[in-house]
Amino acid sequence: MSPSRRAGSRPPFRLPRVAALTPGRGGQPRLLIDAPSGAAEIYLHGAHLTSWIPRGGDEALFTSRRAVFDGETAIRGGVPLCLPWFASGPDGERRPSHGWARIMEWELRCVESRPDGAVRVLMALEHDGLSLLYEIGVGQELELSLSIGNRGAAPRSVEAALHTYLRVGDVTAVRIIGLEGCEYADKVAGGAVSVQTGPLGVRGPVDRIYESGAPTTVLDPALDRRVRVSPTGAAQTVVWNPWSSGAAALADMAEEEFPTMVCVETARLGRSAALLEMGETMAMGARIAVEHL
Ligand SMILES: O=P(O)(O)OC[C@H]1O[C@H](O)[C@H](O)[C@@H](O)[C@@H]1O
Repeated sequence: MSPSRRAGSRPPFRLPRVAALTPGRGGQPRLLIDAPSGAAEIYLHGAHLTSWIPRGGDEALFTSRRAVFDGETAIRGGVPLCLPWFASGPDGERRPSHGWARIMEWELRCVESRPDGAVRVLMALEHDGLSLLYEIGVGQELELSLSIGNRGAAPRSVEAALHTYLRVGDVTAVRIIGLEGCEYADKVAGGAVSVQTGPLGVRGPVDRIYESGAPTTVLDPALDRRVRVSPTGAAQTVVWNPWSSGAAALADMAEEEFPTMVCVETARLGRSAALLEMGETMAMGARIAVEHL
């Protein structure tokens, strides 16, 4: 066990009684929240939220039963943080895929109960000249806020995505609303650019980068609910479902799991990447709400 892991496992502050830091899957350090307005599970590896259950509701996030919890691999599901680049980055040559933030251990800075029955969790990571702060509000709604500061000696460009895996009942019955009229790059079609007409349905592999930072709603009749994703500070929304063919190629996702998830990712990518001057900070976030149909 690395010294940083030992340090990260024992926060130098008292946790509120609605929170516990216990070993999770694979023995990995994990924060459990069970608050009056919602419950959640957050791994320090990647500051990775793997579960959120608003009080009175059901699990809102998808995490694969084949997800790997070894403190090295990115966890398949929940909310991976793609940072400071997305996929292989703007030049197509960056490694690891989706950046280093999702595969490093974050420091737990603060966990506090809020008067509205929610819990606020603050996590931090300093690496490669960047200072990252990630605030997760666990309650009836889920609030995700990222702050990215350039502490290096030169301006730099930063891509970011909150790669939210939403749990759905049947992805083939899902309709995603809010992207109508938006241009998108279709990665399944080699990056061809199209314009969305009508609500988005999933009838095969979907991997699209929409030029939209506006709210979207995932209508999920099979679970009798709608999930609203409301971004702030974003320029793109990525929608991904690997379908059976894509899932079969992933070691950490079962082929038959694809109908139960869809990723709706809040992002700033490519030409919309944040150009941060020395000392400058940018913020991006998303608020997620689940409602009955
Ligand atoms: O397998 P991962 O590295 O976690 O990436 C999973 C997916 O992330 C995003 O949605 C990308 O647009 C996809 O192209 C990629 O397949």
